[in-house]
Amino acid sequence: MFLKQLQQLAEHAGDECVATLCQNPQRFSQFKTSAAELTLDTSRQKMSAETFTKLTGLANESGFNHAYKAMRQGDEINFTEGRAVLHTLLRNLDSSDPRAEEVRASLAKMQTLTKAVQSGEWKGYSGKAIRDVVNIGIGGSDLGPRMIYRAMLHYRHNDINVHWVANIDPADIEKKLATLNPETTLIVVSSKSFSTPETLNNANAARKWLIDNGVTDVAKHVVAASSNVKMAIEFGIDESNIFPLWDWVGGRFSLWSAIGLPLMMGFKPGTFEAILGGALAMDEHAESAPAERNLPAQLALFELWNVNAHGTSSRAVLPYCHDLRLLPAHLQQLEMESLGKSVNLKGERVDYPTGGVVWGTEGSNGQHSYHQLLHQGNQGIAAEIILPLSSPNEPVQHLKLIANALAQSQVFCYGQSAAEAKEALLARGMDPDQAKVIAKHKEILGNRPHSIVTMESLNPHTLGALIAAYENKVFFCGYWQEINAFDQWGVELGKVHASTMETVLTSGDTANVDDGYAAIVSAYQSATQ
Ligand SMILES: O=P(O)(O)OC[C@H]1O[C@](O)(CO)[C@@H](O)[C@@H]1O
Repeated sequence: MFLKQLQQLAEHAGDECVATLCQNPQRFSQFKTSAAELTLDTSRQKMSAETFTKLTGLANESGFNHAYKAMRQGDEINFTEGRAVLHTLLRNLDSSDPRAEEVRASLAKMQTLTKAVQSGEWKGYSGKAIRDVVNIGIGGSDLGPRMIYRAMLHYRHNDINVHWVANIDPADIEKKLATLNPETTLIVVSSKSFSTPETLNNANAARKWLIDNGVTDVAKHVVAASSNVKMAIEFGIDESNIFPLWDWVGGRFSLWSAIGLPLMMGFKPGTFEAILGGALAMDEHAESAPAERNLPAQLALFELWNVNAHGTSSRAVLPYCHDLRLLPAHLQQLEMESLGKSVNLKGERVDYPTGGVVWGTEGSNGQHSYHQLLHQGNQGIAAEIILPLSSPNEPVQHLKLIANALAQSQVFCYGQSAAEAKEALLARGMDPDQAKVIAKHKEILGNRPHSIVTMESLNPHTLGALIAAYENKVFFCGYWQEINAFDQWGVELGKVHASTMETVLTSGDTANVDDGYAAIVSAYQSATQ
């Protein structure tokens, strides 16, 4: 219903020109939204003030605040898996929801272990303190926490280093473990299901590494975050060292839970809790603010505007901050695993694109690579610039970083006309006929829709708020697109086929696969014999 209204609005609005819209001095105050120490500037999106007012009005009528509140209260909105979607409870520590008691208990248990590890009270089998923590997990049990660990470089604990292993390719774990001392290493097996093949294989490899290197009491070197206590115990983990997870927390939303244990151990005291606090502030805002002032709702509205109304289904996430370099990868998982769907809540095939393609890397690196296509390619791509305004790093270089971010925005917005290019070439003394030809190649159309998210500084509070803003955006996109954003059946099918293919590769029996796969299986066997 809402999506149809949005599409109709877009048909009447036509194709707006960003550069022209930005000539209006009122525009910036109307298209600026602040929450939880973040500011979102959407003034460079292709939407007039009039359309914005109409669209946000329709959004308010759609009851999105109410639907969000129902999610936060534990409605079973992931109905295909029969689950509530309650990751927001993990940061709502004062909640009176009965499940919050378990959340508080889990957090307290994480704090106790963290204190023991950081103080050196927790000892490995040979009596030495822990100095390295290795997280073994994949997907939501890896990417979110790994991204935060990189982002909070300045909040790391002096004595503990955290390492991340995800890939089933043994090159990943072998390279990491080779640098570590098993006597002073603690492995965290992070797996909600404790059945994900990548994680189990890597956990087995880590246990073998411990034993092969003389660790006589493996339980002192392995803990787990999992809802599958039985499997974790069978693996050899002491029950008291298994940190709980619940079926109402989806993998890609789980970094706020015990999946964040390696973060807590790797950060200075209070950092993890401050990240939770920033996320809570964003949730409270998402629940109560009307669409015209709701930051996550606006992230969602402009996504739908670009994807569903203008066919711009590719979006580059560009953090101008080296420490946020894994943010695009995290958002890629969060958004694409959630919104990549083809049927609506009634199971009917939808005739509109759902999730857009999310990609990107940190600025300014990408400027010397794919930004050329952003500037002059002839396909529509939207962008989002994330910009912490201050930094603990060298100030002059930081100023140049900000200048680059703003410069890219200017090129996205205004581009360069052929006439401007020609004039510059003539000023350099180029022959007029040649200048006319070359100027065509230097014309940059601009008019690329993009938003800018700023924050005074990147700190635990703003980072928590930023991640929660995108999580809430995912909820709003799913709500307005009438899809279930909380299951991932495509990913599950991939797991089933991987297991079958493993049997085919081991046995060489290719009777049930097509000729192309059979040829690769046979080539694999020749290559590995
Ligand atoms: O934590 P687990 O159960 O090992 O799952 C890992 C990941 O696999 C998925 O189920 C699919 O990628 C994610 O949602 C999850 O984060």
